[in-house]
Amino acid sequence: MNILEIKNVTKKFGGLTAVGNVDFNVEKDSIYGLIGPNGAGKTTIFNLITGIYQVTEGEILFEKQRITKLQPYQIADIGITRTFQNIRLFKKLSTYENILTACHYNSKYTILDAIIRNRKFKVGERKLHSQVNELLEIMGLADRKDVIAGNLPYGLQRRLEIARALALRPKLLLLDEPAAGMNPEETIKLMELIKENRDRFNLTVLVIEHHMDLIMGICDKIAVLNFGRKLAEGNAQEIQTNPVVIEAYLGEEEVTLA
Ligand SMILES: Nc1ncnc2c1ncn2[C@@H]1O[C@H](COP(=O)(O)OP(=O)(O)OP(=O)(O)O)[C@@H](O)[C@H]1O
Repeated sequence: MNILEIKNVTKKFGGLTAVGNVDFNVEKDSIYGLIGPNGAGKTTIFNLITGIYQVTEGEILFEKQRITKLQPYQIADIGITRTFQNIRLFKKLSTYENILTACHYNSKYTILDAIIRNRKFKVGERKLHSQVNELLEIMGLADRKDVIAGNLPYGLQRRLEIARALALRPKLLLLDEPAAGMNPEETIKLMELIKENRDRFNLTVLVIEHHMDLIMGICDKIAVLNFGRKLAEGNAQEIQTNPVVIEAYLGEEEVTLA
């Protein structure tokens, strides 16, 4: 079943067509990759899915419902969360507090419960703290839980951003260049984490990445964008051997799996 359907989507900024007539479907529980040169329109597609931009033409369906007119908070409510190309953490809060803040979004108690500190509040808080600890463990951040986010090494800041996005219990997670700035070893660890999280949380993942080893290593399907248009779509093998892709994007030589 397709959890996300991008149907003939176009986004224009004045005279510039950032995304032109793009079409693709993301199957539930899959990892789908979006690749393409700088300026190809990848982040614009994320911004259209998450309601930051409105489409100029076309429509976007999530679980068969049209989401094209929804506001960003409504998109988060229906189960779509994202990370950003430029990390956007609460830099002065600790690792723990960054995740807790997001977990609070799912809390079931009211402000009144919190003021009178009743049983509902206490049970709810305990649950939130155990969710935070679980995410810290899963993302390998438990030993840095008290570190101020802005002081974490860059690779761990990226992981914290993913942990914070997961705290919202999304159905669809959008990752915008999650391995940017990571060394090969960190990238491999991140790939494993993305796959583990997909399995653990029944997640669907849409990922933009320039690291070809990551894309080719984890994606079930990949779309290649160029100048806002979809150039090709297929599995890693098909993309790596597609002559149009090789010429337009990957270079003259065939890209090998890492
Ligand atoms: N708000 C905006 N106003 C005007 N033009 C924009 C806006 N956002 C994006 N663009 C333009 O749309 C095109 C696609 O940009 P986009 O950021 O989606 O590319 P990208 O594939 O994500 O690139 P990169 O890999 O560098 O992040 C670019 O030409 C960009 O300058």
